[in-house]
Amino acid sequence: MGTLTVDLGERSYPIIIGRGLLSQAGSHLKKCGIRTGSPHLIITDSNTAPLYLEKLQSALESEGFQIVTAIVPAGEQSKSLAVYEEMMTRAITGGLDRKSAVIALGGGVVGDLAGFVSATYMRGTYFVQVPTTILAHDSSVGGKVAVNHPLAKNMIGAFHQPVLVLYDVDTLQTLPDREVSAGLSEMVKHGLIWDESFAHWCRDHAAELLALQPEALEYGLEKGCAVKAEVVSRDERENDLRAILNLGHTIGHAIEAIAGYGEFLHGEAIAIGMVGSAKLGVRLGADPSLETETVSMLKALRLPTVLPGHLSTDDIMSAMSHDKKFTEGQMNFVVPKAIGSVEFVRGISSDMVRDIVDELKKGEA
Ligand SMILES: NC(=O)c1ccc[n+]([C@@H]2O[C@H](COP(=O)([O-])OP(=O)(O)OC[C@H]3O[C@@H](n4cnc5c(N)ncnc54)[C@H](O)[C@@H]3O)[C@@H](O)[C@H]2O)c1
Ligand SMILES: O=C(O)C(=O)C[C@@H](O)[C@H](O)[C@H](O)COP(=O)(O)O
Ligand SMILES: [Zn+2]
Repeated sequence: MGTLTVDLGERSYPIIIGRGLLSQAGSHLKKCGIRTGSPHLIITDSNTAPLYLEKLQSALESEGFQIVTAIVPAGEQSKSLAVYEEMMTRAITGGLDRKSAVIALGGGVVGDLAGFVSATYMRGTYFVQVPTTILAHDSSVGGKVAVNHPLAKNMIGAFHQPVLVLYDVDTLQTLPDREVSAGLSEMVKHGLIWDESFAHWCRDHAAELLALQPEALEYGLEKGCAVKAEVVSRDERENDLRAILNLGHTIGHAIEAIAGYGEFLHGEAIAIGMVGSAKLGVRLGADPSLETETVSMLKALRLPTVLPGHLSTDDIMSAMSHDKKFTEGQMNFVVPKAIGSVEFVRGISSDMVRDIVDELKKGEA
């Protein structure tokens, strides 16, 4: 078991990573200041609930916590204002008060949705992340919470940090193969932006990671969480440095939105987006091996690297215009310089971006 800290002064919090943690949840919540006098709401989804809800709920109830629950349909479509409103209704009917916690049990969808409920219910409650996907090593840390708008990803949201991330890696053993790969996309992203040797480690240990081998998984998740915690600790609200966590997301979010949320998993869309970023890096002067290496890493993790031809370049360009990093009429991108190192580049020409989107449909250069 390992514990990392997101260092944010009085709002600092632990990321506890290990095996068998669901059954110890009660004592961990108590250590983070959550009390038994108010009801707490677990939000989870229709795939995660049958697997882990009873275990978490009974662990908490056995420590004296009063728990109410809500189960949303699994999938990206639940990150919507309609489901958010249902969760608000559940919080009200469940009697949550200002000392209550909203507890997210699941992947990034549940985490982002529950976090936004927690940020806004009575103007803010305690928030606890209990991630159960590989991808959620990224989403459970850092306090970006949101729901989608049909036109653009994560458009309605807030920064609201959890008081605890309790990551029971035993839960990952039930993930379907496609979700495993999608989660590894954000893991290798943490290497690509920050740590060349970690990016190579992800590629070299792809077989163990894909097979959910516990030691490899725990090592990769700790490394990924450590990068995320470090970046968030230095720049909580994305004034500058934090933007690097968005590598591949400008194109990736556009793909998710235009394809209809859920057709591409987030990690899959981001993988294609990271190939686009590598192409951009090469055009701006990086060694061409940057692109081939990026593609080989993603392929090793069984991720897509080519944009399906039926997605229109015009639609992608138009969806990209809503990217949160685009300001004052400029297209700004996180651009890799080499494996493990990126920079934020302002004012990239839309002709170059359009060219790259077209090239992404053809595969490797
Ligand atoms: N807030 C952030 O910083 C941040 C970072 C990265 C991604 N995200 C968001 O996270 C979302 C993607 O998260 P995700 O990939 O975890 O998707 P997800 O939450 O939809 O989970 C993936 C699938 O796995 C199922 N599942 C969850 N845990 C399981 C388990 N242990 N066993 C079997 N099945 C399980 C879910 O029901 C779902 O069908 C996107 O909306 C993305 O925008 C947010
Ligand atoms: O935490 C961050 O900052 C990230 O950019 C992490 C991303 O992996 C994540 O998908 C995030 O939700 C994207 O945020 P957005 O601000 O681009 O909506
Ligand atoms: Zn992401």
